[in-house]
Amino acid sequence: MTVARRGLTPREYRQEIVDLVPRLPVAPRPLGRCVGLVLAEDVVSGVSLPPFDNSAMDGYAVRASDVAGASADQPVRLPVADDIPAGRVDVRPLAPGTTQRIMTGAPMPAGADAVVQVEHTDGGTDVVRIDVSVTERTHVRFSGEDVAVGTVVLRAGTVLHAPQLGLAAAIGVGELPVRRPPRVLVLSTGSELVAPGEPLPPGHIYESNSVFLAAAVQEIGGEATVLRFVPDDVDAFRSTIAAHAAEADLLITSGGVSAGAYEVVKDALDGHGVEFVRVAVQPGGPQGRGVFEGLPVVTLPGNPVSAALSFELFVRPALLTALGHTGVDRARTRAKTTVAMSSPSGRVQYRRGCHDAGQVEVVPVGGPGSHLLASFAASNCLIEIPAGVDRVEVGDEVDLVLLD
Ligand SMILES: Nc1nc2c(c(=O)[nH]1)N[C@H]1C(S)=C(S)[C@@H](COP(=O)(O)OP(=O)(O)OC[C@H]3O[C@@H](n4cnc5c(N)ncnc54)[C@H](O)[C@@H]3O)O[C@H]1N2
Ligand code: MOO
Repeated sequence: MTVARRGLTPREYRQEIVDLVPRLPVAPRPLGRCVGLVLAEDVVSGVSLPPFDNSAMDGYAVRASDVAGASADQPVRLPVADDIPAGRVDVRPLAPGTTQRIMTGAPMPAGADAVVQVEHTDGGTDVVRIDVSVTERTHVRFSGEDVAVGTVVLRAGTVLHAPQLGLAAAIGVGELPVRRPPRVLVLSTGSELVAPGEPLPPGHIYESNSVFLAAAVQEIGGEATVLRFVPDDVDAFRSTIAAHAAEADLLITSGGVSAGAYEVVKDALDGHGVEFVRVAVQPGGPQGRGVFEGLPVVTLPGNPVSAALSFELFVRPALLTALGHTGVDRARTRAKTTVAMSSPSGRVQYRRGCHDAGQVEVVPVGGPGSHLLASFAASNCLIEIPAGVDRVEVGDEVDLVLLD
């Protein structure tokens, strides 16, 4: 059995997990499947936006000088020489003293320098009465005023959300180079576990870690495959992993890593590429990580809040880094606690809390116990009590990690 090393700090352990998960390969991906992913290369526009001068309004293309001085009392009448719907390509030049009816997005005729909105006319189709004067450029959208051809429109490292994907489509790009989503296997262990929705025999509990972990993986852009959880049986555990290892980038297990007699994860992986350690954090002390038969593995403790916090502190930054994100840290702030709290000396403790933006106080939710899942679900921040602090009093300022 591997001898446990000295307790790692959470920061040291986080770096180990970041180093464990390889950067994902870059490949072109259809826009619709890029949501939330990170652009791997700069995107240069091959077109101008707008691609040609066009009308911003339904109305009449004019020379501004032809409608100078027009008003409701002294309208100007112009012959309507043509109709220009959007998409028309054979637009004729605008002869002086005439107008052409034009639709929003339709190309401006050569010689026209402004558009009169249809609301300021009688809508005529042979001759139109124009009730306003306009200055040059009124209601015209000029080629290249949004994007000039040849410019970088999206920088490598940009997280692709709806606006960036819409822009890519607007410049005619159908695929973007991104690091593909990590494929993460999630495996819970424990003979006491029962799937939600099934009857609950005495002495059993509903399995929740895999649901949490898969959702957390998906929330940051990963693809999670939940393996049917296995009882405390080393052979069943190993064969379950072996059957899926080739199709994954990372395996996350929960449970079976502490000091009990039936620690299936530890028994199966210890000495086979995975090392088990204590991290000076609470919850989340017993941890393991390594590479088992070519597959990076992170073994989280089974208590639901321990597993959740371990994901938050260690796995989330690693997966985000693998995806190419640079800002992987949660926003932090400080606030005064409304409740006194004690903390084990020598360990960073994370309590759960509620904090509203702009408020000076944080309200701790529930106690420190790593089984208090409802308190975790009711919180929106973690209260970080440093390793050297064993008590904070009401009104003391504490560090917060903001979870949303
Ligand atoms: N003698 C010691 N006992 C324990 C120690 C220790 O250092 N010495 N550490 C404690 C700490 S801290 C933690 S955290 C847990 C970690 O234990 P395991 O990773 O071995 O997890 P299990 O024993 O399998 O389960 C712990 C707890 O969580 C429940 N659980 C497990 N998996 C799930 C799941 N998928 N869904 C919902 N609930 C789950 C399980 O029923 C247990 O109640 O060890 C302490 N003990
Ligand atoms: O580390 Mo355990 O996670 O304190 O409950």
